[in-house]
Amino acid sequence: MLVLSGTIGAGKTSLTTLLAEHLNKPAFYESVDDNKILPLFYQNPQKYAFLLQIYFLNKRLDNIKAANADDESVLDRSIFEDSLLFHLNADLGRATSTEVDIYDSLLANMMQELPDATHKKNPDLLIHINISFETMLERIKKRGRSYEQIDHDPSLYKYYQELDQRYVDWYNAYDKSPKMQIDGDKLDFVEDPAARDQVLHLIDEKIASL
Ligand SMILES: Nc1ncnc2c1ncn2[C@@H]1O[C@H](COP(=O)(O)OP(=O)(O)OP(=O)(O)O)[C@@H](O)[C@H]1O
Repeated sequence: MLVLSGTIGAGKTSLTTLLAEHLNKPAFYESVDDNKILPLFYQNPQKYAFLLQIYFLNKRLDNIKAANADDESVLDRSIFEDSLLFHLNADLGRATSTEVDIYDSLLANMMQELPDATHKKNPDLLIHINISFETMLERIKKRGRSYEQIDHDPSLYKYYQELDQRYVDWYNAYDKSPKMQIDGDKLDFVEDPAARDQVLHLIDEKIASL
């Protein structure tokens, strides 16, 4: 199982599609547009932060189970990034320490590998798309999801800035599987066919080395 990671607008969904087509393997997506809790969370993070995370944990585990059928299936987001986002929200006072403890132990419990299981829940490879803060802001604007816009809620600027900074340490500390980084600022795999070929080649090489 190959899993994409990266901040908001990094291009996880697009690279999932490209990679799944390239490998001729199934892709599994987190559907953002039918998530009814996400707009509520953006409106009132204090009230909905914990509920949103429980929703995501449940969805991600569903995806992992579905993806397990194939060694090279591609998932557009890792379950471990949710924890990064939840801890950020908790540090901003949007969740209590009890909620954080319950969340952390639920995640650990869900992801524990069982000795007799035929498939692992942790990925075979994490592919992290690294983009700069400026690129993240441009992509959020370009995509235009109303609840993500800074014009709509100026406090989001600080939230995105903090998220951007935390991703660096998150990626460095990530140890659940082999991992690799793609420079999403330099290699615009959506718009530039040469960059797309280069990214797919880098991923092929990494898979071959596993
Ligand atoms: N665990 C979480 N906690 C809070 N918000 C989350 C969480 N996971 C995702 N989100 C929010 O859901 C939205 C979609 O996030 P995500 O980064 O998964 O997809 P995306 O923006 O479509 O990325 P990409 O362009 O890389 O495919 C964003 O507004 C993000 O902040």
